[in-house]
Amino acid sequence: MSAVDSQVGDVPKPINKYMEDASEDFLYHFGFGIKTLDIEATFGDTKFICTGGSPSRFKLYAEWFSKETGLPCSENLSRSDRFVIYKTGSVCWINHGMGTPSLSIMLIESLKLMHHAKAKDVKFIRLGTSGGIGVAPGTVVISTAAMNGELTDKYVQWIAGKRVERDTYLDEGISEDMGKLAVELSIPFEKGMTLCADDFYEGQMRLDGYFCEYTAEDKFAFLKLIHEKGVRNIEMESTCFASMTYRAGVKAAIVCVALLNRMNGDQIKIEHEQYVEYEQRPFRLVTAYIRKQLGI
Ligand SMILES: O=P(O)(O)O[C@@H]1C[C@H](O)[C@@H](CO)O1
Ligand SMILES: O=c1cc[nH]c(=O)[nH]1
Repeated sequence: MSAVDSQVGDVPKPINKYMEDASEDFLYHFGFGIKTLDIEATFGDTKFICTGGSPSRFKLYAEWFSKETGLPCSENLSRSDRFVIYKTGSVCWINHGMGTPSLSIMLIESLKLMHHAKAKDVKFIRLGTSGGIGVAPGTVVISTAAMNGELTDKYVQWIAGKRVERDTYLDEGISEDMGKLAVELSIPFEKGMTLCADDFYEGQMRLDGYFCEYTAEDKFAFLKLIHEKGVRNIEMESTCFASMTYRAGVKAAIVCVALLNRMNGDQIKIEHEQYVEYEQRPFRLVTAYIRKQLGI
């Protein structure tokens, strides 16, 4: 898998020269490596990596996908307690934890996994939850772009004591296809930018955290500002996801259900049944997309 294979555009080739010659590569947070698992036999046919934070949600998604398609669902293929990995045919379901530090580990190891597996044209999709900005609870937001806490479309890393900005990009073709499918499936959706916050409370200007040094007026002014810039939801992973996948030359999309409209409050209080129904919406959309793409 490389930038050239997946034809995203003019993406720098990411291969790490030190990785190429390594006789062993242990994917520490997955708990296996090239010497302990036949990675090509297990993952070589992968076409989609679906990801999101929670391990139990991703087990459930894998089981639902298996039930819907009739494809067998693997056992948890991860040998570490950090992440779970389920496989249903050519679709992997891997959780990424909360926030960009955790996601970046999962993405790096998934990209290395796909590299060792010699998988071709793999698409990465993040299916998640978020706080809606001016959208009704239950709306699925199909991200058109990701924005960081400084309100620019970059993913910021600190390397060797220096601030490094990375470009972000999400595939327009996937989001267009998903939009059409959402209409067909009558799933309420909006397209818009996604703000990637570094935490759930102050970073998202909640008034219900332990700390709060701003006013309710400051909060609403901020939400209004980002809404005017085109932001329709806030979560905690999009810039890293949109940047690392772009750098690696793989196509990617982010589809998150809004659990609440942040214009109306901060607390998330949803009945269990309603929560499950909301969780199903990005799953139904992504499943329909994958089935169409794979012809299954
Ligand atoms: O895994 P999801 O998409 O539900 O993650 C969102 C963003 C944060 O990681 C988490 C905060 O509750 O929800
Ligand atoms: O408000 C929300 C809901 C889910 N995830 C977030 O990061 N924020």
